[in-house]
Amino acid sequence: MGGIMQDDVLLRVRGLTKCYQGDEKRLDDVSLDVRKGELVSVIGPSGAGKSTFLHSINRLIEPTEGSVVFDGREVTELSRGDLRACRRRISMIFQHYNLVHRLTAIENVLHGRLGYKSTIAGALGLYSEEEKRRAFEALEQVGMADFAYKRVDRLSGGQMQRVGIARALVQDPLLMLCDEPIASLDPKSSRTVMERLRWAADDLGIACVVSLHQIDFALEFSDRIIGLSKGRKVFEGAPADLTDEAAREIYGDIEIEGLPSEAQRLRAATRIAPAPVSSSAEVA
Ligand SMILES: Nc1ncnc2c1ncn2[C@@H]1O[C@H](COP(=O)(O)OP(=O)(O)OP(=O)(O)O)[C@@H](O)[C@H]1O
Repeated sequence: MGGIMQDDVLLRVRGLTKCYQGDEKRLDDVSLDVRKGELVSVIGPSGAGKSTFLHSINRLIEPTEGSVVFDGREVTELSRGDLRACRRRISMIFQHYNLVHRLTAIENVLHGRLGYKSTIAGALGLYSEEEKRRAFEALEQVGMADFAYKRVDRLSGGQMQRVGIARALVQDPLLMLCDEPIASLDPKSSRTVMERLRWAADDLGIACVVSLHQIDFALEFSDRIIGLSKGRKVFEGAPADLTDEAAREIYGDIEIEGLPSEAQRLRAATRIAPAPVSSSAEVA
């Protein structure tokens, strides 16, 4: 892969547009720059195009038009092989975790290394000692080391999502695309997950693009927020810039939880770094 682009922009999206089977534009001319270590939230009502946007960045959905330059390379023009190599450095976190339920936490985390292995080594589950050490370290980093050998179907949603983050981390990503990572979680688990993403951005320098329904978490944890409405970007700014008027432009008349109050805006503007999590048997 090429080096980091000038001015530290890791991801440069221009005019990204998606029409599903000739239908109307569900993503319409969206542009965004993301720097190393930045956490950018994507907010908007249901159907606004948040998932379409995230998935178009690494071509899980093929965009109809537009440009995505990641780490100096035009993603939309990559061949299959080059796209596979590129996706190693872009990990994904999903709302429903996408873990293999009958496997342990550590086995799921090791799956994050599959993009680096031959198909046969991956199929046989052949991982080096270094990969196993790294997987364990990643579980420690999300406070889940005590659960390394537990089947993930015995874990709570918050714990599963932390395993999902550990799996994303062992990919050694430059960018993490997080599609509604806390939509299925209670507020306490949501906070733990958002704190880990914030930590990954701050301490590991990983850029994170996170779609969220919970505007209060977006305000608290983001460096920048973009608001989508009917596929178009109608807001981009710091959390402190998300006025009631801007929120109305994004959400229309929809009643949403956690609309920014003056106090929240202030809190977002003076964000305090999260404390490290412990690996204790917390149920979050
Ligand atoms: N495979 C598809 N074929 C046709 N239309 C689709 C497809 N996937 C999504 N859409 C449409 O594109 C629009 C944007 O959907 P998308 O899932 O990106 O929105 P979203 O903001 O992520 O919504 P939510 O918050 O509910 O997940 C919606 O109108 C949706 O119905």
